[in-house]
Amino acid sequence: MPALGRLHLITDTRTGRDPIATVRAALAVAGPELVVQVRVEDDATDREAYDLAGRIVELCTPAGATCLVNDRLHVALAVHAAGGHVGALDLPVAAARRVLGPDALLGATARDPATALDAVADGASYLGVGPCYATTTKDGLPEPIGPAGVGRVVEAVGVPVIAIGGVTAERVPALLAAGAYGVAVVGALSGAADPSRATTELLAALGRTGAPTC
Ligand SMILES: Cc1ncc(COP(=O)(O)OP(=O)(O)O)c(N)n1
Ligand SMILES: Cc1nc(C(=O)O)sc1CCOP(=O)(O)O
Ligand SMILES: [Mg+2]
Repeated sequence: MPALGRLHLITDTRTGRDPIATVRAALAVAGPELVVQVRVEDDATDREAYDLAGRIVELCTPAGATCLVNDRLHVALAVHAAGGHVGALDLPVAAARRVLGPDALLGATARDPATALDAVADGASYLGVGPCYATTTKDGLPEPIGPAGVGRVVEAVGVPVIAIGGVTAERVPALLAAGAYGVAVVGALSGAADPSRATTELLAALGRTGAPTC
């Protein structure tokens, strides 16, 4: 199974955002610590998801970064991504594991210890845990669980916990102190004036230096 990076960049395909430009900027300063999760809007076609994921695999591979695909595991397989991520409305974790095979990276969303334990038993390689803080990026989420909520999941499981939801470089230390292995961000990079610089700041907060730039 591939090693898991600590900075997860989730693509932002909302109108006005440029996910490829953001990924390029992040890859310029981050190497194997970067995981790019290809996440498209629910009303995007499979062809759109496939085209975006294929382009991102092509960008990630030479940089040593990892590409995962959110929700659409057939797209992950079709583009030879390293794996996928599923949540409560997607394929169950055990089914996702069967689809992806034993060697793939499989992330699962868990907001509490019981869900986390089930996900790990069913084959999750890592957990996405949140929302840690309020976010405007996604609607319909429950109340933020904060670093304390992350800590409750960390104590229950032995797989890496990736904190998500309202994460900024300033908030990373509290999440690491709670036991998070890494963080996942959308707006902190897609909305940044300088996404390369924002990537450097997130990596520094994670205690990582990223890839050499020369
Ligand atoms: C790292 C990470 N954590 C959580 C999620 C959320 O997944 P899910 O609950 O399935 O919601 P959608 O992203 O599919 O809307 C994630 N994608 N990544
Ligand atoms: C896609 C997603 N899932 C979440 C969850 O808690 O399950 S929070 C989220 C969006 C995170 O965006 P930002 O970094 O801009 O807050
Ligand atoms: Mg999902």
